[in-house]
This record gives sequence, C-alpha cells and structure tokens, in this order.
Amino acid sequence: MSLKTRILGLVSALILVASLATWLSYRALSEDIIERWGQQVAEIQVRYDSARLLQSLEREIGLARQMADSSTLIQWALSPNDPALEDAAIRQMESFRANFRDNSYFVALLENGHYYFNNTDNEFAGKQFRYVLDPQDPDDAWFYQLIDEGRDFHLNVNPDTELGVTKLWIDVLMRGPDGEILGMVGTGMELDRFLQDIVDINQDGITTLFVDYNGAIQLYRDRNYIDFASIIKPEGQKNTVDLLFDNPDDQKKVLGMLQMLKNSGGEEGKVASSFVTVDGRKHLAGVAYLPAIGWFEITLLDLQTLLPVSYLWPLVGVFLATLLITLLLFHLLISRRVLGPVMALEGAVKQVREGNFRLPPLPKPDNEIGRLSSHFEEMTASLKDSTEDLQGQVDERTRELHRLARRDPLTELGNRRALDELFAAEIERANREGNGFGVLWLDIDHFKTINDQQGHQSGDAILCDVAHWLRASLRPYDQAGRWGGDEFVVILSPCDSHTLNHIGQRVRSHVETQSNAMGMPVTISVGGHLAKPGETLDEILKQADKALYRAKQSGRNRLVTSDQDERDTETTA
Ligand SMILES: Nc1nc2c(ncn2[C@@H]2O[C@H](COP(=O)(O)OP(=O)(O)OP(=O)(O)O)[C@@H](O)[C@H]2O)c(=O)[nH]1
Repeated sequence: MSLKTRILGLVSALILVASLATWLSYRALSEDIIERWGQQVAEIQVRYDSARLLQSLEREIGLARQMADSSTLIQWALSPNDPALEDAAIRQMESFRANFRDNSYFVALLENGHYYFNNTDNEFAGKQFRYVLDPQDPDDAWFYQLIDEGRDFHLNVNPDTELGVTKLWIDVLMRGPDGEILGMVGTGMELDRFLQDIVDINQDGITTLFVDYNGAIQLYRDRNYIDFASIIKPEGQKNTVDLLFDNPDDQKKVLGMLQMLKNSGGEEGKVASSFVTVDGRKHLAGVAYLPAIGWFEITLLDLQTLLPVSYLWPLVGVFLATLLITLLLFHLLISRRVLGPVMALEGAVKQVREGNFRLPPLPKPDNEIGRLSSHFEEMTASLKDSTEDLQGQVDERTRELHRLARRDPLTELGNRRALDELFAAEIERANREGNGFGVLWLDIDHFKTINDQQGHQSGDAILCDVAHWLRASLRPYDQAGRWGGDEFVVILSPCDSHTLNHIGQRVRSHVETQSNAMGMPVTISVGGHLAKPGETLDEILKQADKALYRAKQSGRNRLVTSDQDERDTETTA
C-alpha cells in the first residue's frame, strides 16, 4: 500500500472517529435540548389542555355546586316524601337543566334512593323520577361508594345502562344544615362529544389523556382504555395509565411521576417529564396535576413526528459535503506539499542507488521535505564528485596493474604474458594484411656458469644489461620481452629476411661489444624465424626455438634463422 493511500486512509479514519464523537455529542446534546424543549412544550400543552378542560367543566361544576346548595332542593331532600316540596324541587331542577351545557341533570336522594333525571330532549317531562337506587345493584354502586367516601366533588366516566348513555358525570354531594349528606346532584356530558372537543384534538404527534388520582384512565381518544366506573373498581382491576406502556421501566417512570406530583402537594403548574416508548416510538411524556378536578393530565409528544429524523438530513448532507471537501483539500495539499516531493525524492534515491547522478530538478516545498530534497541534491553532487574521483583513481590503478602484470620486474621488458598478447595481435594483423613478421629468440650463453662463478646477483645485473643492449639495438617500433630465465624474444614488424638477419646480428654483436667494453664478456645465441601469414604461435615459436637450438649446437654467439644455415659472428658482424 502506497504512503499516499495510507495517509489518506488514516486521515479518513481520524475524520470518521472525530465525526462519530461529534455525532454522539450532538446526539447527547440534542437529546438534552429536545428534553428541555419537550418539557416546555409539554408545560404549555398541559396548561392549554387543562384550561380547555377546566373551561368546559368549571361552569358546569359551578352550576352543579349551586344546585347542590339550592335551599329548595335541600328542604325537599330533608322531607323527600312531601309532594309539594317535590314539585318545587323538580321545577328548580328543570330551571338548572336549561342552564347545563348538556341540558341534563340528575338528583339522587340518600334517604329513599330516588333517582331523578331529565335530558336535553325533555324526554322525561313529568316523570323525572326514573327509578330507585339499589345498594345491591352494581350499576348503582357508584352512588353508595361516593357517599361512603364523602367527597364533595367527583368526576366520573360511567355508562348509565338504565339510561343507555355514557357520560362524563359531575357529581356534587348535597349536604343538610348540619353537614349531613342528603344526596347527590349533578350533570353529565356526552362522552363522545367531550372527547372530540377536548381530547381527540387534531394535533399531529400530540396525545392528551386524563387520569384520575389513582392513575385510572378517564379521558383518552381510545375508549377501550377508559376505566369506566372507576370509582367502584377495586385496586388492581382498574385501567391505569401504565397499560399504555410496554416497557416496565416506562410504566414505573410514569407512575413515579404521578407519585412525585402527588407528594409535592399538587403544586399548581408543576410539570414532570420523561422519555418513554409508546407503540415502539419514542415519546416525551409530560405530566401535570389539576387540583381543581383532582386529575392528572398526561401529554405524550411523539418526537419522531414532531422532530422527524428527516430534519437531520440537510445536516448530514452538509456534514458529508464538508467531509468530502476536507478530504479533497487535504489530498491536494498533502500531494503538493508532502507526497509529491517525497515520491520524487524516492525516485531520485533509486536513481542514485543505481549509479545515475543526473537528477531531474526535485520539487522543493517550503518545509522539511523541501529542505531534505535540497540536502539530498547537495549530497548527490558531492557523491558524484567523489565517485568520479574514485573511479579515476581505480582506472589509473587498473592501468598500472595491467602494465605491471605485463612487465618483467627485473629487466623492465614485457613479460611472457605481454609477449603472448603481442604475438596474438601480430598474428591476427599478419593474417589480415597478408604480411609476415620476424621473431628473434635469444639465450645468453653459459649463463649458468656466470651465475655459478659470479653469483646470482651479478647474473641479475647481466640480465638487465642484456635487456638494455637489446632495446638499444632494435627499431623504436620493435617489441622485446623476457620469455623467462635467460631467454628473450623480439617481434620485428614490419620485417623481411634481410631485416631479420640484420637486426639479429646487430643485437648479438652489440651485446658482445658492450659486454667486452665493460670487461665482463657475455655472448648470446639467437634463433630467427620469419613468420608467414597463417602460421600459428606454436609453429612460429617452434621454428625460432629450433633455430636457437642450432645456434647453440653450432658453437653459440651466433644467429641462425629457420630458413638458412648458421652464420657466425665473424661473417656477419
Ligand atoms: N641470476 C639469475 N639467474 C637465472 C635467472 N633465471 C634463470 N637463471 C639461471 O639461468 C641459468 C640458465 O641456464 P641454461 O640456459 O639452462 O644453460 P646455460 O648455462 O645458459 O647454457 P647454454 O644455454 O646452453 O649456453 C640457470 O642456471 C638458471 O638458474 C634469474 O632471474 N637470475
């Protein structure tokens, strides 16, 4: 994986981690904001709903209280079997009927259990006495329960099987002069219409319900959940608010909020709130206590409807676009300022490693990498100089070694290897040009004796002298070498028979005269051969050696060529 891919991968991962952290913080923060917002919305909603509910009920409750306080009704309740008082009371009831919103009323007397009722259609004109309440009849249990509890005011949602209606009943106790309970009066509002007006409001995402002091559901858009005749049901059989929540924790939370509000003494306007799940959707539940009627109002705000996730899409879009632009800018910046120069530097390093010092100009951004590139260029230049210098020295040493490898250290003439190369080149030239060349094979006479008599060092000196005299006797372009021991070989090119003889004699004679002049007489025997094109080295050397042998055999200090008989020094000198 390239450096570029790794850096971009790392940066993307870092941005994603940072984004995740931002997202989580955003979630935590937004949850907090939504909770605060929801709490305020819940408070407003609760006040609004309470106001609407109380507005609808207050007038009715007030009228019901007036009715309960009516002296006509109280007098009658004290003597319920007095027909005159009953007539006056019914007239009084009818006048209240005209004022009640639902144009209906009920009056129930404790003493004889008589129950009076008339409705909006004046259906029971003249027969307002409907029936006698029976303490044993479960349908009438509400009356006796409320009397037992002695609560002056009570709201009750109850179907009246006798009358065939389901109503929200406002029940107010009628008390005598000594505070004794005489009966109960009130009115009922048709539940469906009331639910429609107060509870089933058309606000998307907002659900309102009312529960009584014990948490039993009283007003809710789904009638199946309403705890009808709640007053007479024993604990545990009531439809309480926790039924709306699947999660036991949510159930506890909501019941806990009711308890908390109860404990705070029904403080006006206080709203508790908490997140709950209803039908698999997250809701914020706001709860308030309505002391005027002794109920709680619960408002459920569906957060997905009120604050749909789609609200966040533009935010996510902006985030992704920012991420993309950031990556793009980072990519451009890092490519120009870091990766491009680093890759160029890497290429230059490879080039130098392969021995190529001619670098293209390296990009040099104004940073550490730019400075590194400059240092690398300087280093390469100095490396180039020292390499060239070193190469020069190596070449010179190689040439010297080459020379030394072909030089006889004693006489400074070419050695056997040099002679081999000279022969190979000359044979090739002869073959190519069709011109032969001459070869002289020289051997010092009785050199063993010289060595033996005068010592090895003197022998060496004589070898050097002979080499010197040999060189002096040759043409500048002739090549001489020491074959080994006291033997020397000369290549004469160009050469013919005359030249071969002439130079051969000149060498031999020069050695003789010079050594004599030095007072240390030395002679040499010479074998000569005129090599022809096409002859091999072996054949050439064999011929020259044979001629030298004949010169030795013939008495030494003479030249013998391969194509003629021996000549002695006197005849040719
Ligand atoms: N001083 C000295 N002697 C050498 C060197 N190389 C070989 N020799 C001696 O040279 C002598 C050569 O002897 P030969 O060529 O065989 O015999 P010669 O005595 O020269 O007799 P002819 O060649 O028959 O005249 C030997 O004794 C070698 O030991 C050297 O580098 N220095």
